[in-house]
Amino acid sequence: MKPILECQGLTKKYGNIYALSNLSLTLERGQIVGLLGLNGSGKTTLIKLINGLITSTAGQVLINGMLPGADTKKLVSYLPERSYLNDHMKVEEILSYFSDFYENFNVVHARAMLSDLDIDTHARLRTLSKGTKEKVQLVLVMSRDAELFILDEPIGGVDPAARDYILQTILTNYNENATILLSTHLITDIENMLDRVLFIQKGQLVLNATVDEIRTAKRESVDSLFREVFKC
Ligand SMILES: Nc1ncnc2c1ncn2[C@@H]1O[C@H](COP(=O)(O)OP(=O)(O)OP(=O)(O)O)[C@@H](O)[C@H]1O
Repeated sequence: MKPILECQGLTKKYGNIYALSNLSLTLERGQIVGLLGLNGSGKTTLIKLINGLITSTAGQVLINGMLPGADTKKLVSYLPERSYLNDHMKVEEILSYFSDFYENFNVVHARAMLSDLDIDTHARLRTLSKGTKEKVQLVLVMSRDAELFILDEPIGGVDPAARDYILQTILTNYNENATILLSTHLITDIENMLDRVLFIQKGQLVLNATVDEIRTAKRESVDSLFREVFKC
């Protein structure tokens, strides 16, 4: 079986700025991977390249051995940095839309999670708070039976009380053979659920290690290692 994600010599330039520079990476199936780095380090650029939303200056991305395109869209469930949902739609309407659009969307799972989170599915998106909208989006994305989940800052606007529920929900609902790649600044909140972390600095991968390796070899948490590596 091919790795779910391979980045080979990936480079992206915006004008004279290297947002990513010769980044190579292979991710196997069945792990939760944290993509960590300071503001402007290239996390969203990498995520957009994986989703085929921008094209690379050099190098390539392969998802299950395929270039990003119509076939890989079925395998990847993506939570973007900013909402793409129509604010005028009711949550109910969005559920139907997802059911029609994605063969692998599990509406029963989605409804159960929305109910646990006390979200009224008859509400229009624009009437919901920012954090509640984020929860809706995350529920939709995690309810697809995908092979690669890419979550760009999934819990940034969510209150701390709901974060644990959401992270737990992700853990209990996702298929064990799938891989989750998530970018976040909330390292302490998520580090217990991560199998692996990637540190990205100025467009380059400076660390690719399992959380166990960090804890045993360096005898520290991911959060304290991050603060050490990225000290201003
Ligand atoms: N559309 C664009 N045009 C020009 N420069 C861009 C564009 N998008 C990103 N950049 C630049 O590329 C670099 C990487 O940005 P990117 O958004 O990937 O970082 P990030 O790690 O996701 O940051 P954050 O944590 O703040 O979201 C930054 O220097 C940024 O200014």
